[in-house]
Amino acid sequence: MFIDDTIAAISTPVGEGGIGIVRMSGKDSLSIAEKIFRSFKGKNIRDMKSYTMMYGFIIDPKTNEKVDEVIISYMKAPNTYTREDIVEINCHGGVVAVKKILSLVLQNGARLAEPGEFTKRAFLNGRIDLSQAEAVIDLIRAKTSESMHIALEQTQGKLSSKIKDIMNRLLGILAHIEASVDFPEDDIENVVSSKIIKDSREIINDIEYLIKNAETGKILREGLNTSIVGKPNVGKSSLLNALLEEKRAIVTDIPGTTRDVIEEYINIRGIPVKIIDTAGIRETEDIVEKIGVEKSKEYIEKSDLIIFMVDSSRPLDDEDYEIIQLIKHKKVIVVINKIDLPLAIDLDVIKSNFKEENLVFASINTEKGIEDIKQKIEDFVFSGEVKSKDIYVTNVRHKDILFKAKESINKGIETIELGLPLDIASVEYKDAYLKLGEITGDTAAEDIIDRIFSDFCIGK
Ligand SMILES: Nc1nc2c(c(=O)[nH]1)N(C=O)[C@@H](CNc1ccc(C(=O)N[C@@H](CCC(=O)O)C(=O)O)cc1)CN2
Ligand SMILES: Nc1nc2c(ncn2[C@@H]2O[C@H](COP(=O)(O)OP(=O)(O)OP(=O)(O)O)[C@@H](O)[C@H]2O)c(=O)[nH]1
Ligand SMILES: [K+]
Ligand SMILES: [Mg+2]
Repeated sequence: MFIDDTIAAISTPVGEGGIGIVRMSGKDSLSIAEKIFRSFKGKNIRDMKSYTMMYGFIIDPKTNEKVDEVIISYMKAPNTYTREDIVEINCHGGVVAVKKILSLVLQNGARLAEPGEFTKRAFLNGRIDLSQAEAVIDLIRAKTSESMHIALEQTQGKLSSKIKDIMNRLLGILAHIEASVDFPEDDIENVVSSKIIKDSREIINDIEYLIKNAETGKILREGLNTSIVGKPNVGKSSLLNALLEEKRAIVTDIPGTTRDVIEEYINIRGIPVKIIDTAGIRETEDIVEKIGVEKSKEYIEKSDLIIFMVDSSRPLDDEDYEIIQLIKHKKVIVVINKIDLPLAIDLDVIKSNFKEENLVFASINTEKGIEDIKQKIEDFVFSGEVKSKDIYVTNVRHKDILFKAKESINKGIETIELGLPLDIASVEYKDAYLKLGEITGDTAAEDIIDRIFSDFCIGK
């Protein structure tokens, strides 16, 4: 594929800031820059070495007026982000300078880049594969350093190399099948069949391992939706504030204080958690509170995890039982709050409805139990296993592909076990291979690729 035009965009956020960058990529980058740049020392930017900078001014060639004082950096193809010539104009931050310089660059031969087009070129020019490109956007959007670490590893090809390894092993199986079809003696076929089944099972194991981690990966990429639910006044908003370490929600001793849902992002041990404080659930005639209660119920459905809070200083009542019914089918951490007060709750009822390992005894007012709650959230995300430097599939698209590839391989095994001719099985192995190629981009259709890059920001 040959890309002819030179693209340009503002690569820094538009707004007040120290420095703004207008980036160009393509074979005309340097000659376009030459038309609008005047070096302070009278040097020619054509003599710039790759990965160096030069100080000077952007001049509007039509009026000969100075537009901004800048530093230009030059990166020579092919050792660049896009594998093309790149020129970056580092100008003063703020909206005016970057916009003026961008428009000068466009008037002088560049085309405005589409969202993600720099990264798309890196992909089309073969510097990175599709899953590495997808990770670039995750890197930008990462909400915790943990998520960022995983995205960075993925941009460096950690997932791709695993996928490529599996694809190579599938090619090995296909080669075996082809060879045995050429020599169709029964005994050879039997040896080949059992070898293929053994290899297939190993591949399936590897795929299942990736799928198993994908739930965690998705949470690290997208965040864990967690709702705090319970009767009025049990201390839900107090818990939100404690986790946020700020007085975000109003806390009073009046039941029904929180009437609308409150959403906040918190970093809990590297996990991006979207925490939702809800209106206490109860029967009410108050029209505002009633809507709040309905919303609380909706949020229960949308949540990955529920923090169900009860007041240990009061016996459970019908309202608690009703909430227990509402959350029965969800993953739940039960926080038994206010243990600083005399105990009145029937713990047996709690224990008969929830696993002991999911209970936390707390007194939010005296800061007891908060670390326990964080630990339970971490255990939930990592299924109680130690966080290792695993490969995490973070992207639902990748996970779906892995599922389909696994299905095809399973069908391949079935076909062989039924004693059908090996070339029938080879269709399944080819399918699995082509599916996995959609992760790396080797076999992804153009519309899939376009959709992925259109989700990027301008200038990336
Ligand atoms: N100013 C600036 N900062 C930036 C970027 C950029 O485009 N411009 N990046 C954009 O996202 C990131 C850096 N990403 C990069 C990724 C690959 C290559 C690259 O292709 N490097 C060459 C080797 C460089 C060398 O020769 O020393 C290569 O791999 O061949 C460069 C930057 C973050 N910081
Ligand atoms: N003794 C004691 N009181 C607590 C504790 N946690 C919260 N409270 C008090 O319980 C009352 C209700 O707390 P909130 O955080 O407003 O409770 P809530 O569940 O958000 O209430 P609603 O929004 O009305 O549903 C406040 O007076 C808190 O100070 C605790 O651990 N011990
Ligand atoms: K309250
Ligand atoms: Mg509240």
